[in-house]
Amino acid sequence: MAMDQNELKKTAAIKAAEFVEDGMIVGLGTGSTVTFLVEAIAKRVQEEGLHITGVATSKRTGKQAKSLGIPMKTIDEVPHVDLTIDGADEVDKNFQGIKGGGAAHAFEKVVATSSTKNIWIVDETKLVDTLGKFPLPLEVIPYGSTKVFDRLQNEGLNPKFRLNDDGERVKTHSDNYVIDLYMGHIDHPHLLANWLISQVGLLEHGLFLDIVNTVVVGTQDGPKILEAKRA
Ligand SMILES: O=C(CO)[C@H](O)[C@H](O)COP(=O)(O)O
Repeated sequence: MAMDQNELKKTAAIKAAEFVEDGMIVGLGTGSTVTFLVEAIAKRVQEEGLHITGVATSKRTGKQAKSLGIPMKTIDEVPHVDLTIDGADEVDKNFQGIKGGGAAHAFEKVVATSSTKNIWIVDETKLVDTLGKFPLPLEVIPYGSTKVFDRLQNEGLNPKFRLNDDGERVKTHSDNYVIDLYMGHIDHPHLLANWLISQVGLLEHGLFLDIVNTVVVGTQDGPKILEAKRA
């Protein structure tokens, strides 16, 4: 019987947990796939006596990891991170990706860029030829956010403030807003990333470029480890 998306995510997460080694400081991403990862790492901590320190990218991940007995520190309490494992919303052939479906992309990028190695865990539906079908998340400070919004609109980037189920604007852990760009396709991710990050009031975008060299993909034939060719 075919595995559903959640089962595929779980197989990728369990496989990626094998990359964690004794003594490592491990960045733990955010999202449903990471929930399976945290469970798998915690199992190794409990059953194999694996000694690690976890660094969470969201309150949700931190709470889960702590409750399962993974010793945790904040990003500011560790000198560096050895390995970060996170989910992603889209990954292209060059291992460039979109993240931020869970509105945690700013914290995730801080941890990822402090990490010696980064691995993404995804199910096979997240592999794409061109990024951008998944709306690109931005984190924007509330002050002047309509001005940022107007600029994005004038550039034809099709922005929408992300709303929660009550119709209120979603807030990140830093109390900022999320604007999603409904672009359909992103033909020049680096150019777009450079333009976005130069916009005053726009704190971070969900394009994660040249960060990841290993992607563990949950497929119907089992988890597959993809390694990027770049250095
Ligand atoms: O970037 C993220 C959160 O900001 C997540 O990693 C991404 O949205 C994937 O989530 P999931 O594992 O639930 O599919």
